[in-house]
Amino acid sequence: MNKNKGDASVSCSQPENGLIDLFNSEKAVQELLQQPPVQGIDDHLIEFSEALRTVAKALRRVSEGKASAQAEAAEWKRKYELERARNLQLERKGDGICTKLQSWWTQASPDNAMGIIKLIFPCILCWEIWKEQNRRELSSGEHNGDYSAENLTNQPMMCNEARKQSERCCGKHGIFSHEVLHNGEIDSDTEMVNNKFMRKASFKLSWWCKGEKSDQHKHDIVSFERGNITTAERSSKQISLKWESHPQTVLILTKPNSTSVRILCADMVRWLREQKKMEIFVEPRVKVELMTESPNFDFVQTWKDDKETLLLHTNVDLVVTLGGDGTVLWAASLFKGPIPPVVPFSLGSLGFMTPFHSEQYRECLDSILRGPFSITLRHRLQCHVIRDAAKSEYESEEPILVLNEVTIDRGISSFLTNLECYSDSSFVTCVQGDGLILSTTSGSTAYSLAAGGSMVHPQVPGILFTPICPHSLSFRPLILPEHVTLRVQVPFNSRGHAWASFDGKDRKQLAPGDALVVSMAPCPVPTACQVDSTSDFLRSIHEGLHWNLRKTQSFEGPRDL
Ligand SMILES: NC(=O)c1ccc[n+]([C@@H]2O[C@H](COP(=O)([O-])OP(=O)(O)OC[C@H]3O[C@@H](n4cnc5c(N)ncnc54)[C@H](O)[C@@H]3O)[C@@H](O)[C@H]2O)c1
Ligand SMILES: Nc1ncnc2c1ncn2[C@@H]1O[C@H](COP(=O)(O)OP(=O)(O)OP(=O)(O)O)[C@@H](O)[C@H]1O
Repeated sequence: MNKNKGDASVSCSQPENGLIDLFNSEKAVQELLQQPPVQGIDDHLIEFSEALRTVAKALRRVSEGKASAQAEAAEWKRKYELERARNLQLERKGDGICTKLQSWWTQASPDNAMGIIKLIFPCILCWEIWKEQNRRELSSGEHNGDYSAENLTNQPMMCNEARKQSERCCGKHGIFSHEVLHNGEIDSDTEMVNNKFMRKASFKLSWWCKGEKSDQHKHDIVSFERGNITTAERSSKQISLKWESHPQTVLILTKPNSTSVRILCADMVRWLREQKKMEIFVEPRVKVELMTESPNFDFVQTWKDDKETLLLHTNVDLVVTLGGDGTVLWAASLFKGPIPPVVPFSLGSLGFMTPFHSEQYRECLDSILRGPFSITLRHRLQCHVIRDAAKSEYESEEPILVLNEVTIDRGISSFLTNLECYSDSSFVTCVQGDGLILSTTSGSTAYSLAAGGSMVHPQVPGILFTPICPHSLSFRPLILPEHVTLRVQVPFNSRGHAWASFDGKDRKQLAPGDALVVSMAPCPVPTACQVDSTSDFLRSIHEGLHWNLRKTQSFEGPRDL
């Protein structure tokens, strides 16, 4: 505690400046009082010096009283800034902060420091908001032709968009509303940035239940009016998306190395341009393919480097995927924050997340562009790899978002994996076997299913905890609530390394002492439904897996009387 106070007085900025000012004012008053008295002092001067003495005393008391609270605030702020800097660097908006704050918050109690900070938190929050508002006001005066990401945040459309995204990601706190846009660091002369933010179509979401449509745009989960607790039937409600203005920009993502996909893509691009007058974005590889086919495709837009994809969500109204489930995973991986509605066309072998048939793409897109249409909000998991967790709690690598699952396994090692698992601060279990799958409900029909996990409707909020070949007879898979933060740690006494892979890609080695921290990401992937999310899910398990397919028993034979 004392150590914190010491650190804070040296290192922190704003609250400490206030404190320094306070000490300086007191010093000035003391110096004034110590000056030799001037001859012929009159009563006014005596009165004045008395008043100054009282002020000095008051200042001292205030500064002493505030010092301890401010040291606590400074320590909190130091952690906050660390997390914030990390998130800025990761070009991600407030998700990590929300999660970290949430976990610190839940650990607070009146007898620990976080309990005290909980009291000071609203003040700091107000201060941050005030600081941010001031910064915006200062920079919003004139536009000097500088289209840096920072200046773009001052444009009204952009601010609205940022605010909306912030509300979606961080709830009503909204303190990180500008950050995704700042983080983009897009070249100021990028043409894509110039014409961005003015075109994005707005839409409304509504929830309906048991086939009855309603215009319910707000979604309260728990109500406790007059002491009666009731819950909305959250999981049984279908979400519907209704455009409020015309969607104008579509991003088409395609599976590579497929002739049928290439032909379909060219045809769809032509139709969307000629019949629907849409702006079209494709990946750089696809733009080259289209231009090779015909120079008439020069209207198709693309991007130069990966950094620009960070701002795609601010411009694109709709994402179309042409491929299998892997292409939907690919589409989700391009968006580190909010993602526009995805319309997945099936051109693969299975297709759990691809309900639309490519042969009828015109009718499908026509109805989607008109709206309203049903969507499935597919939750994602955000995964932080923390190196030697015991040493550097706040320094982790860039978070990775997965739509299906993160797998921690033994990789090429022939030793049993040994993984300690915690849910928030509770010990869950120690996995000894080939590994562990932490899956979303969308991923429940993929690797987790193959490892013995249950199939779960994608709209059910939860995290599947599925072991891979556990070396114990009683290790059954679990489904945990969506609000937990899971921590999988490779113990220091582990015989080998573990390997984490994300939606089947990007393998990362976890050494003894390293940890993987997994929680629900704030920005889900909204995928358009062919019918509705339940019909589509049941169709996919019937057609994709032939789930519970069995010849019906005949009527003939023995029966109950
Ligand atoms: N033993 C297994 O079943 C196993 C092993 C490794 C990876 N996978 C899965 O493959 C996924 C990566 O897919 P990919 O297409 O990039 O690789 P891929 O090309 O190797 O295809 C893997 C298969 O998994 C299917 N699949 C993907 N997501 C699915 C989902 N949500 N529900 C049902 N099936 C799904 C795909 O349709 C494909 O047939 C991983 O996320 C993992 O879930 C499964
Ligand atoms: N636009 C893309 N750029 C790079 N890789 C992609 C892209 N789209 C898909 N992929 C990758 O290509 C692989 C195969 O994609 P996908 O699953 O869509 O096709 P498929 O294997 O033919 O379909 P299915 O899995 O249904 O059999 C996946 O690993 C996916 O990550």
